[in-house]
Amino acid sequence: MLFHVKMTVNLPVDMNPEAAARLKADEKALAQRLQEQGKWRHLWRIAGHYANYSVFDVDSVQELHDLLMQLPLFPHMAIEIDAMCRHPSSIRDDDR
Ligand SMILES: O=C(O)CC1=CCC(=O)O1
Repeated sequence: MLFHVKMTVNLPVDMNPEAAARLKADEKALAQRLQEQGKWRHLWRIAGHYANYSVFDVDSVQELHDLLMQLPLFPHMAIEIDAMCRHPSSIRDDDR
């Protein structure tokens, strides 16, 4: 199942810079692991925003929820999700 996810990060302005750097490093490590596993298919910066557009490929809504809740930045994110299905005009065989 494919999901389009928009994540907008809002770190507290008074957050300790070292704590923020640690959170970002932990987020990057998990994001890269999930990309290697094929769960996090796309990760794009939204130009001009501390936000990203992502595509997740997971087996269930529950799996998506669990993955998102594990993200170190989750407590500081606003998340919007759209479920996607195959478009009849798509020429890409690997889209499900
Ligand atoms: O910077 C972001 O958009 C938040 C984020 C998601 C994965 C990652 O490494 O950073």
